Amino acid sequence: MIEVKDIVKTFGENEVLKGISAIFQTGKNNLIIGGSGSGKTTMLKCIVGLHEPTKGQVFFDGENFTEMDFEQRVPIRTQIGMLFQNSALFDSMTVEENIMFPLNLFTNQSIAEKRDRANFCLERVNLKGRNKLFPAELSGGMKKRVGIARAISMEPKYLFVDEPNSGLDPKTSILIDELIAELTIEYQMTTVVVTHDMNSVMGIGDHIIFLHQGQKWWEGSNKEIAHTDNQELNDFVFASKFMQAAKEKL
Ligand SMILES: Nc1ncnc2c1ncn2[C@@H]1O[C@H](COP(=O)(O)OP(=O)(O)OP(=O)(O)O)[C@@H](O)[C@H]1O
Repeated sequence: MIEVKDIVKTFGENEVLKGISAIFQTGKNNLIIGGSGSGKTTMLKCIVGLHEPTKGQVFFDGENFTEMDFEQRVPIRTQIGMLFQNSALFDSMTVEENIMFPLNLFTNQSIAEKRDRANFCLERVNLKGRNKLFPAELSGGMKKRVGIARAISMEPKYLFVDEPNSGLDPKTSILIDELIAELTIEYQMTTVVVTHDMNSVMGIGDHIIFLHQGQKWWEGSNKEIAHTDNQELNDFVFASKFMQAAKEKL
C-alpha cells in the first residue's frame, strides 16, 4: 500500500499540486486521470522520488519515504518498477540486455540467473525468443511489453506506469492494459497508472483519482464513474458524443 499525505508541489510561483492525499491499495490498479497540465505526471514523480514534494509525505507500506535520505531509500527503490512514456529502452542494447539492466545494477546474480529471469519475463509478456532483437526492430506495442518485462524483472512490489497506451492502436492498448492488470494481481503489486485513455479507465480502473487544477477532485472506481454527478469529471470522461451515448446505455 502507498499513502500520500497532503502533497504540495510548486515550481517557482506555479503551485502544481495543491495538497493531495490518497491511498493506493496493494493488488489494485490505481489510476490517476485528469486533463492536460492537471499534475498527473508531477504526482507520479513525487511518489517515486523523481521530484521532492514541496510539502507532504509519501509512505510505502508505512515507511516514510519522504524523510529518508538517498541511501535509506535504496531498499524501497529496488522494489519499484517503472514504465515511463516511450518505454525508455536503451537503443544500443538488445531486448535481453535491456531487461537484465536493473539486475546488473542491483543484484549479484550470475549471468545464467539473470538470463533465466529475462527469459521468464519475456515469456510472461508474450515475447519469448525475442532476446537478441534491438528496440529499433520492435513495434510500439512490443516496446511497451519489453518495458513491462524490464519493470517486473526485479519482482517489484510497486509498479508505476505513465501513459502506457500513448501511440498504440486501440486493440494493442487493451492488451497492454490487460497485461498490467494481470501482473498486478499475480504479483500483488501496488500499481499506479497515469492515463487519459478512457478504455483504460473503464477497463482496469479499480481505483481512480481524478485531478483537476492540482486538486483531487473525485475518487472512486470505474463502476462509480458512470453515475457521478461531478461536473468536471463528467466533462472530462464523457467529452465525446460517443462516450455520452455509451454512458446512457450503462
Ligand atoms: N520540471 C518542471 N518545472 C517547471 N514546471 C513543471 C515541471 N514539470 C511540470 N511542470 C508544470 O506542472 C504542470 C503540470 O504538469 P504535468 O506534466 O504534471 O501535467 P499532466 O497532468 O501530466 O499533463 P499531460 O496530460 O499533458 O502530460 C504544468 O503546468 C507543467 O508546466
